[in-house]
This record gives sequence, structure tokens and C-alpha cells, in this order.
Amino acid sequence: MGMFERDQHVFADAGPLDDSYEPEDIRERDDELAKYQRALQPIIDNRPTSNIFLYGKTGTGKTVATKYMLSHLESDAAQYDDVDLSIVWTSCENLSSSYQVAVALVNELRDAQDADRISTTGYSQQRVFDLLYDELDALGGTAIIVLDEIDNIGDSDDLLYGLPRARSNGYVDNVQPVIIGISNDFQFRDSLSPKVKDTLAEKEILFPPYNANQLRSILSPRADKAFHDGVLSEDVVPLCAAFAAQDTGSARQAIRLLREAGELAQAEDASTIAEDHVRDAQDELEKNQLYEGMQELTPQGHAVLCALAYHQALGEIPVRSRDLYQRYTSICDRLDADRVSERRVRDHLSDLNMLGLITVYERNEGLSAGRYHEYELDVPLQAVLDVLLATSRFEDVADHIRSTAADQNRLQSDFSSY
Ligand SMILES: Nc1ncnc2c1ncn2[C@@H]1O[C@H](COP(=O)(O)OP(=O)(O)OP(=O)(O)O)[C@@H](O)[C@H]1O
Repeated sequence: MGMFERDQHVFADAGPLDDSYEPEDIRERDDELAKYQRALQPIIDNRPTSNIFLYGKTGTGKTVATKYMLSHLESDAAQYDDVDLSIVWTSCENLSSSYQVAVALVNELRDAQDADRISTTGYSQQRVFDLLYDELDALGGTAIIVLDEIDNIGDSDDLLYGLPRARSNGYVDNVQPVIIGISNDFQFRDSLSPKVKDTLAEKEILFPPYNANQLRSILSPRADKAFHDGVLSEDVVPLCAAFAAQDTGSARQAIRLLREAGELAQAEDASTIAEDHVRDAQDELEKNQLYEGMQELTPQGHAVLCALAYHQALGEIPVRSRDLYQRYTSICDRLDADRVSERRVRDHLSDLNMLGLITVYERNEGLSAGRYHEYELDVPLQAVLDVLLATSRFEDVADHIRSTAADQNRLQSDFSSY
């Protein structure tokens, strides 16, 4: 028998548990969809249409609702000869300025025409905007521009000011651009300059986190399709829904949990997916989340984590911030990296605490020593070292910490054998 065999009894069709799956209907979002429909209706009526801003935490259905509404809008618009609609969709995930977003839009529009792409550098910002206006004007009618993860654009929001005004400012004659901005960063909306906020967020739709009942209703049709009959124990979908609702209210998290539980049952060759598989899946996903959290730290965050890992390896924990700071500075010197102040290191420590990577103890030693904090890792040392070993620049120091920990363990076992 080979190591891999085709699964015959758990997954009937894992597609509905995939992130890219497009469900037949959007559940539990009637109010939001009704608001969305009202906001898009003027396009069919050939009336001026406001820009739309969707916001809500990750996994709350902003993208799936947008795809659903726009696909209906596109097919319904096709019935009217005098409605001329085009849709351009750009994810701003790796785009951090108006310039980069404008280049991405020009190239998206040119790809659709099989025309040559423009280079991502070498133009002035106004030149790229002009190229974008030319491309949009050539489309004519209404051009919906979806900017997913729009918050990545940060302070550089000239495009969000310019695009909605392109027609009134005479940059385009034939097209009416409508922006749909999607964001899960609430601060971004508040940080927009008032002139941008006024036009971009003319119509706002909030997508709140889902509760357990809503997640159950989203999961059920997917679970029915994904698994063979009788494989799923009754309490599995409610438990996935409850875990995700308590944590983030994200449908993505609930779906991932269900898929992971299925994969664990499959790996065990179990005949049913049971509650324990969901609990194990939850642990597994939490571990992955922590790992990702560690990977995404800044170099300074890594240096602070590295210093704490050193103390952990030596068994000197919990450690006070001033001792940790000394270790941090010697690590920076060894890496030939810039150091930040002790106060900034404490800020990094509180970020690490928020990510669930460390534990902070508040001590109060009365008048003599006052109040201070002590720190220790809240994740296994090995997990931290795995991340640091895979982070360029930190490999050597992480390797050194690993051998320090091994020596320390050996000393302890020598000592305990006396
Ligand atoms: N109301 C819903 N009905 C059916 N499926 C849903 C619903 N809401 C979310 N989903 C599913 O949950 C997953 C996450 O949804 P989506 O990508 O739309 O979230 P999002 O709010 O855009 O998240 P992000 O901000 O991270 O991009 C997708 O697989 C989507 O199909």
C-alpha cells in the first residue's frame, strides 16, 4: 500500500471549503446586500452613482458580497442597451501608494485589451494618472473600480482624491468612475483626509463580525457538499461556528476549522469527524497563527523576541525589562543592527504580548523597588527558534541560543542524576 491513497470516505468534494469557492448565495447579510443594491441601482437608471466604502473585520464577507453583487449587476445591465458597464478589480495587498495602485489599474485595463503593460517605475505620478484616465475614458460608460484592501495605500491617497473628480476636473469626458473601496482597517477610514473621506465614503456599508448562529448557517450548506453522508457528527458544525464566533466572528476562520477537522479525521482514518477533531484543529490553527505572527514581526520585533528567547534558554525567566534590554543591545551589536531605546523595546514587548507570544507579569515591590514588569515566552522556545533560524540575519544567533538551551538541559539532567 502506498503512502498516499485517494480519500474515499471523508471528503466528497473539498471545493466548498476552499477560500476561492464562490457560494451560490450569501447568507445572513440581507441588510448589507439590500444597502449595496440601493447603492448600485443608479448605474442601471443611468443616474450619478456614489462611491461605496465597505468595511469590517477580516472574513466578514466583504469580498464575497461584492463579487456576488457585481456579477448580478453585470448580467442585469446587459439587458439595457443604454447601460455601458465595465468593472476593474485590483487587490492593493502589495501596493503601498497611489502611484503603485494607478500603475496596477493601467496594467489591469491594458491586459484586458491585450495591450502592452507599462513599467512599474520611471513615470511621474501625474503621467501615470493621465495614462489611467486615458484607459478609463476609452472604456466609456460607468467604470466600477474595486480597490480591495485599499488601506495599504496609507497616507498616499491622491488617487482617491483624483479619480472621483476626474470628470468634473476635465480629465475624462466619456466615463463615470465609481470606486468601491474595501478595507478591514477601521483606522484607515478615520485617517483619510476630510476631502477624500467626503467623496470616497459617500455610501458606507459596515460588515459586522458573525455570531455563532450566522456562522452555522454559512457553514451548513458547505458541510453538506464537502463531506460524505454520515461522516460529520452533529456537533461539529456548531462547534466550529462557536469557536470562530468567540474568537473573530470570521467565516473564513470557521470554514478553515471545519476543513482542518476533516483533514485530521482523514489522517487518522476515522469513520466520523467528531468534536475532538475540531478541538485539535483549533489548537493546530492557533499554532499556525502564532507562527505567522512571529514571522511577520519587524526586525526590531525579532531582535526583542530573540533577546527573550536567550533568557528563556538560560532559564533566566521571568526577566526584568532592564536585563532584557542589555541582552537586546548585545544582540543588536552582534548583528550590527541599530538599537532602539528601552522605552521602544517595552512597546515591542507589549506588541508581543498582544500577539499572545509572551506573558507579562506586573510586580509591585512596594516603595523600595516600585512597580516593574517581568517577561517570559508563552510559546515553546523551539517554535521561536524555528522562526528566527528561518529569518535572515538571525540564523547565527538563533543557532547559538539553540546550543545554549541544549547545554542548559544537559547541565540540568547531569545535576538531577546526582
Ligand atoms: N455571508 C456569507 N455567505 C456565504 N459565505 C460567506 C459569507 N461570508 C463570508 N463567506 C465566506 O467566508 C470566506 C471569507 O469571506 P470574504 O473573503 O468575503 O471576507 P472579507 O470580509 O472580504 O475578508 P478580508 O477582509 O480578509 O478580505 C469566503 O470563503 C467566503 O466565501
